[in-house]
Amino acid sequence: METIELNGATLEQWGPTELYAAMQRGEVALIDVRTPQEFAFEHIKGALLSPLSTFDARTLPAQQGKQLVFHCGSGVRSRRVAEACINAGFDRVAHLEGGFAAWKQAGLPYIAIDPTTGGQHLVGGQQA
Ligand SMILES: O=S(=O)([O-])[S-]
Repeated sequence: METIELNGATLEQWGPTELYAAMQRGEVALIDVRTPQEFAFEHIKGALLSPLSTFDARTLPAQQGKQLVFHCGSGVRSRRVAEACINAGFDRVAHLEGGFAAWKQAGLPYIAIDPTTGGQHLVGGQQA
């Protein structure tokens, strides 16, 4: 994990494999900041939705027991959300570097909609 010091706070840039391992251990709450449409089409199992367009750092749960980790499509929006959290007074924030694209590239599992049935199914997961 790469860390960046930003305005006196620490921004952690997690890789997909370390994020997946931490999720398996129940150590993180993953927050997807993409749009509801993107989330509905495909998302990481267990991720919570909080789109950038309506994001408010004050509504987040306290990071007690679980590290909050933000993600988006490729890391741009989640970085903006992380910076908003730092501006709101968080001293440590984490996001998935490379976003969902990096997650898929790593072959990690995610939930997708089957366009022929509208049902959800698990994709990937060679490393699961
Ligand atoms: O999802 S993105 O904001 O990185 S394009």
